[in-house]
Amino acid sequence: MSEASKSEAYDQARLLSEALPYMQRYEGRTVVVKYGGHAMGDQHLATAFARDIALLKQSGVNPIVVHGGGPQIGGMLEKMGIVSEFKGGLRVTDRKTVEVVEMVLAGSINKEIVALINAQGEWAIGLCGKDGNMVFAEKLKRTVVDPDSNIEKVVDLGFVGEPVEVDRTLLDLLARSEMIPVIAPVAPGRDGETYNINADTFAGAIAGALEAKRLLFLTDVSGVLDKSGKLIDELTVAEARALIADGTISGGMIPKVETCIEAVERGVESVVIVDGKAPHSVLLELFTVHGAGTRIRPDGAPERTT
Ligand SMILES: Nc1ncnc2c1ncn2[C@@H]1O[C@H](COP(=O)(O)OP(=O)(O)O)[C@@H](O)[C@H]1O
Ligand SMILES: CC(=O)N[C@@H](CCC(=O)OP(=O)(O)O)C(=O)O
Repeated sequence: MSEASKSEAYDQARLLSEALPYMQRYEGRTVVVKYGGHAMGDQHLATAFARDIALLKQSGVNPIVVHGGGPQIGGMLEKMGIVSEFKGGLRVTDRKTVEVVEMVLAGSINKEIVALINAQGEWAIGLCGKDGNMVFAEKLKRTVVDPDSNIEKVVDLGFVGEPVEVDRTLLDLLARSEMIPVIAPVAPGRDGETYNINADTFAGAIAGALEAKRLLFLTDVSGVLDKSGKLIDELTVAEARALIADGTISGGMIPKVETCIEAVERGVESVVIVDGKAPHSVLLELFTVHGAGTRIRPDGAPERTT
């Protein structure tokens, strides 16, 4: 063995020995990873993501992937000449749009992720809220206060839903199997309609129902940034709320942080927003002393020690 390869082998062994105690901490526990549409970069990055998920399963963790695909839906709508608009980070979804949303999310993107994980020697299975009656949604009721009249107005977002029932039967079954669930955020309503659900909200509902140990959000920024663009390592729930109120957190980061707040309040031990464009950010967050991105913790909870 050359000196260079010997030193590389020592480096690998050292990294593994550092990671092992963290791996043991997650053994048999559920980790929900939300894979955002903006985090899905090139083939190289997507393969690194699939390797991380495969490695989690091989380490005895129960990984569940919930994915988005906002930019990809946008691309398809544009090709089809359908105009799309966002309000408060959510896509206004009419009947034609919800058909495209289901086609892109539960169809092409879902199967692409499944295939990438399977190429790593694992058994991924592609699902959406409809499968196994996993998630039922209701039309999202969103209101805003008109600043001039101070009157509360209902904002109609069409077929945008919020998860109201999560049945964990299928996911519990899969946790005891070799399968890795990959879930698209589309769900039926008891009214027979199909609803488009923000993928962050959907991931939060799944993590809450499964009492997950960790919920990770993979996005295209290093975490929550302050007004000067600097990464914030940790935020308490109260601090996160204040950053939404003063406009530091805006756009698609709003549903993400709101979901983080709800998830920690529902007992998910730790919720972290990390940069999905940094290769192996999932492993870095879970299995190293440094962690990555922004962790949202309950008010009064101790600061990050791992
Ligand atoms: N304070 C903030 N810190 C970081 N990103 C922010 C902040 N406020 C708004 N954003 C925006 O939120 C985006 C991430 O949300 P989104 O586009 O919905 O990602 P994803 O597709 O991963 O869910 C970032 O790319 C950034 O433009
Ligand atoms: C209601 C709503 O906005 N739904 C989202 C669902 C996909 C999503 O959330 O994807 P990202 O995680 O990539 O943003 C949409 O239609 O874009």
